[in-house]
Amino acid sequence: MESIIFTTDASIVLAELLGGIRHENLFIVADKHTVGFCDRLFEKVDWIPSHVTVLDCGEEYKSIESVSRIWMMLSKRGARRSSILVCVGGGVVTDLGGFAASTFKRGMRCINVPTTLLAQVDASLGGKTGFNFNGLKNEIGTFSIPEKVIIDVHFLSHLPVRERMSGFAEMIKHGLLSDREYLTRLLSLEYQETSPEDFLELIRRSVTIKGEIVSQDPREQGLRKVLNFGHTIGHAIESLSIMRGMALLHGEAVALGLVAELYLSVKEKGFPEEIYREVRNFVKRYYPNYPLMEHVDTLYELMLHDKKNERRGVNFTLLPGIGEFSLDNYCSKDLVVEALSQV
Ligand SMILES: NC(=O)c1ccc[n+]([C@@H]2O[C@H](COP(=O)([O-])OP(=O)(O)OC[C@H]3O[C@@H](n4cnc5c(N)ncnc54)[C@H](O)[C@@H]3O)[C@@H](O)[C@H]2O)c1
Ligand SMILES: O=C(O)C(=O)C[C@@H](O)[C@H](O)[C@H](O)COP(=O)(O)O
Ligand SMILES: [Zn+2]
Repeated sequence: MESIIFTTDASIVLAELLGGIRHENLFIVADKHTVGFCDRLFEKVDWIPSHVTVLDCGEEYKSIESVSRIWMMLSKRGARRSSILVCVGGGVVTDLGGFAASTFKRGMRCINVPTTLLAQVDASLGGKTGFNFNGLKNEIGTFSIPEKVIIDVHFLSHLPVRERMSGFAEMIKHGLLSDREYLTRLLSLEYQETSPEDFLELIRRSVTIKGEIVSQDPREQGLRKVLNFGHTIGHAIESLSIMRGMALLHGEAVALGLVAELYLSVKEKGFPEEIYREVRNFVKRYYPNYPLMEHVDTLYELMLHDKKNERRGVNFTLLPGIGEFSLDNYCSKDLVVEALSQV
């Protein structure tokens, strides 16, 4: 796993890390919102603004064109393998920047400064990078661990509630993958009254849960497939929503995917029904509804492209219980449709 630094002032950590680096070797990628953090973030290092690629915001820009813009900045400005790309933003920026860095001259140095809850607990960690292609989520990508990840919860102060809840869905996934106590804590949290500082302990916990899994299976040969729980259906829902121009956030789609895949877990593996209902009620209460039943064929077609598939059909990670995993389950289309009808 990468080295993760928790701090209350990312600018100090960056200044220390970048202390010895020459101007022409420092590159930054951000989006139109997060570029606003950069003056303050880099004020203690000698920052050259012309070395910043500013991407458009949102999932629809998680594309080869955005990657190409980063590559172009690096190439035109003479970046070397020893140069550093600092990615400042949410999961879209860290996935795109991480991909660009891992492929530029076959790999240059990369530091992530995640600024959304989702990126702090999940996207900036573990080395999955990539972009969407042919209407499919992360269809092109690499495994490439960043050199450092700097987590500063102060970035979260102005994060819209919808974005915060999106990140929270990945934390609920972590709760389901670890223990009842963490899950219960998450499901009973009062978000509006929870400050970024209160979130710190929960972020640390999620980072540890992900880290323990990734370090055992960095390239998703087996165990890491559990981190994809909720995503077989969640990614299909997310892609469908983008296709229909009514885009859900990644974590919103994952929340719906968690409900459907927990239902499959109840039916196929005996996952406790009361916990399934608790999670479902939470998702119904806090996440958007989405019309799924009129699109079941499209959704199933999208699932047939899931990266975990190793033969015909759709490969699900299922949970016999909290913190218990069953990998490589190929469920029937009828059962998948039944699961979608429960969301
Ligand atoms: N690589 C992985 O392991 C992994 C894991 C989970 C998700 N992901 C990917 O991450 C992406 C989603 O990431 P995301 O939810 O961070 O979305 P995002 O990067 O699109 O950021 C969400 C929005 O919040 C804005 N923003 C960022 N920081 C902010 C702040 N501090 N205050 C206010 N606004 C801020 C951004 O500009 C953007 O408009 C998806 O593409 C998903 O596939 C990757
Ligand atoms: O780290 C992982 O492994 C994950 O699956 C984490 C997911 O939350 C994340 O959305 C990931 O990008 C999905 O990867 P993919 O391989 O299904 O594209
Ligand atoms: Zn995810």
